[in-house]
Amino acid sequence: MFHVEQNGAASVDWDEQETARAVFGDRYEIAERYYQSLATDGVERGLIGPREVPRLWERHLLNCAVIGELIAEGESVVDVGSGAGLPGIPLAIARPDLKVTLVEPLLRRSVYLAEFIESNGLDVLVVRGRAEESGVVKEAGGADVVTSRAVAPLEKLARWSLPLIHEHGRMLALKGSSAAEEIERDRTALTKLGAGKLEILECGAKILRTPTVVVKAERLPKRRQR
Ligand SMILES: C[S@@+](CC[C@H](N)C(=O)[O-])C[C@H]1O[C@@H](n2cnc3c(N)ncnc32)[C@H](O)[C@@H]1O
Repeated sequence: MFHVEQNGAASVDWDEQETARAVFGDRYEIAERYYQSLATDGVERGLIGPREVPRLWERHLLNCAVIGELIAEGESVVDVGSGAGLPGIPLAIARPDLKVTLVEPLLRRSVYLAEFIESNGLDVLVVRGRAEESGVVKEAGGADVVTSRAVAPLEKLARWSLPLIHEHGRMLALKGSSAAEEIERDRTALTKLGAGKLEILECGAKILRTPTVVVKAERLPKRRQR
């Protein structure tokens, strides 16, 4: 069992594998294969730094998968700037009900994504291109949710992300400790881009030692944009 301290955060005798089994459930074996793939192929192909290997589960797979808390059953999700598949692949493994599309411009990365998806029978689409390209918006757009991690500052991210979701869709940007500062800096620009209320949310607070910090913004309908 992982233990939960009074403030709600998971305690020091936290068990990584037990948490992974709880998060990925009967899809744990696929998550384990993704972990193995990142730790070997991902490092050899230069998609993930070797120093990340000891913290792949906690800082990458689990940190990403828990954002499923903010996504409803059956929703469509576009992950912008997936790189080696984060957060899109852990999300698709933990939540097979979601329709996940990964957008990634670099050939080496998109080939890795397509290979992993194919060899593990995941129902995930890879679109090679930059999020702001019209062809990408056409192919991946109209989604319920757009996710991203470590892709760009908030204003640029909103410029790329909001056109990929429908009105009332949500942008979920994994941001870490810079979240509040980025919101203060970019609030006016985001409002002009059509973002509604900006919120900072924590995911996995009861099961992770460090919860995942997410900036959430709804895309307002055109008539309500200021
Ligand atoms: C620092 S990596 C982060 C990768 C992954 N999201 C993660 O958290 O490990 C940033 C990724 O964003 C991609 N990227 C950069 N500009 C982009 C754009 N305009 N549209 C889509 N992806 C972009 C890069 O190719 C790269 O794979």
